[in-house]
Amino acid sequence: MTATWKADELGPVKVVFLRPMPHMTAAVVVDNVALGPAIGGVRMTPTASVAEVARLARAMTLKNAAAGLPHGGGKSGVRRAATMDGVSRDQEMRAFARAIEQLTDYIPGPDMGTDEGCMAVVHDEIGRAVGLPSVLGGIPLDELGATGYGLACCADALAADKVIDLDGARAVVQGFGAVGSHAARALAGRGARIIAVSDVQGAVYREEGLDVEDLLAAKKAGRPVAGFPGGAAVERDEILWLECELLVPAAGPDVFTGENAGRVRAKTILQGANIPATAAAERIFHERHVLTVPDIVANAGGVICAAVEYQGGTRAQAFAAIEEKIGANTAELIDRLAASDALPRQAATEMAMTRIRTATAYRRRF
Ligand SMILES: NC(=O)c1ccc[n+]([C@@H]2O[C@H](COP(=O)([O-])OP(=O)(O)OC[C@H]3O[C@@H](n4cnc5c(N)ncnc54)[C@H](O)[C@@H]3O)[C@@H](O)[C@H]2O)c1
Repeated sequence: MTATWKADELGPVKVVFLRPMPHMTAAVVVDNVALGPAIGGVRMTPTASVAEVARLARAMTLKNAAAGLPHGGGKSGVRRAATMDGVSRDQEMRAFARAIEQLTDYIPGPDMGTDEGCMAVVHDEIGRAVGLPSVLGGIPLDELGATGYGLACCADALAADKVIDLDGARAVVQGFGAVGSHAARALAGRGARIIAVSDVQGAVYREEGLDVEDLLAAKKAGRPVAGFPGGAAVERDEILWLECELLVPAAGPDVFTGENAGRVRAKTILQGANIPATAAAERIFHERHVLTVPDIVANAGGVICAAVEYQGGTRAQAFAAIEEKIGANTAELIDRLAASDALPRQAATEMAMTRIRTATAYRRRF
């Protein structure tokens, strides 16, 4: 792997290159550990570069700090040539686990190319990993909808601050997967009207509000949302420009850009996906008084769940922590925005940086 990354005030504190097996190379970036051991996923792709791993590790530093967790950020990237004859994925993960055994300030989790089964063998080898199967104390965050629930807690905090009124609020959800479907259910449970949802194939719209439980049943049966009989099928991306109180992008990155952000007619955007809007789009939203709650605050439900799992906590404790932390962080963000003209992402990043700097002052330095 070629190495190009920049170090700054935060880190990285460690960049480690490993060759766990002859056909596998790995890079582990422990970005910052001021708040506690770094949590971050193991990405197994043919193209993972150190620069990408370092950027993702930094994103985890900020996300964990913004979430209010006692954890820093890290990430690893594993590249492997086609699996060697006679070597199983299980053996590869065990070899990777052994290679990171001494990196005790790094707690691996699942990411692209790895899953709970991979984390189970890592945990078996070195006693450290999150995102485990439930039989080993794991909390199945996608099945339970931890991130979608967190988005609804974010909306609750905005409602408590009188920024929005959830009763009858029109909500549009882009992406009806683990995050979007659970966000829709939780928002509907709080009185919002889910007027449109999309998946990769299309979208469905109903001004009076869609029946989310029926939509979930259709999804479970493998049917695309556009075929849902309880609403009208519309062009997939048209729902992004609907007038609504809440817009939840929960599909992929860079949906909103400098070119299209002016078309958004939502009052508030809760970022379910990671970086669903470019910096230019976020600036346009700010200028147009569209409140955007950035990913590092709004979609932290999953990582909060993982941190509770690491502590040996239960599902109920994980959901209580999501409610408490996302509620408090959203309220703090609103206060910070009221006190300055900063963009929401700047304010959220500053919130994370303040926590990291405060923790750093307590750490031993040589
Ligand atoms: N799962 C989590 O806890 C979590 C936490 C934080 C961030 N995220 C991010 O949120 C996003 C969604 O994650 P997920 O776990 O729900 O994934 P998922 O694969 O379960 O669901 C993605 C959904 O988006 C739809 N989709 C894809 N492209 C689309 C498009 N162009 N327009 C409309 N719909 C589209 C898919 O059909 C699917 O319904 C991802 O970017 C992920 O990185 C997930």
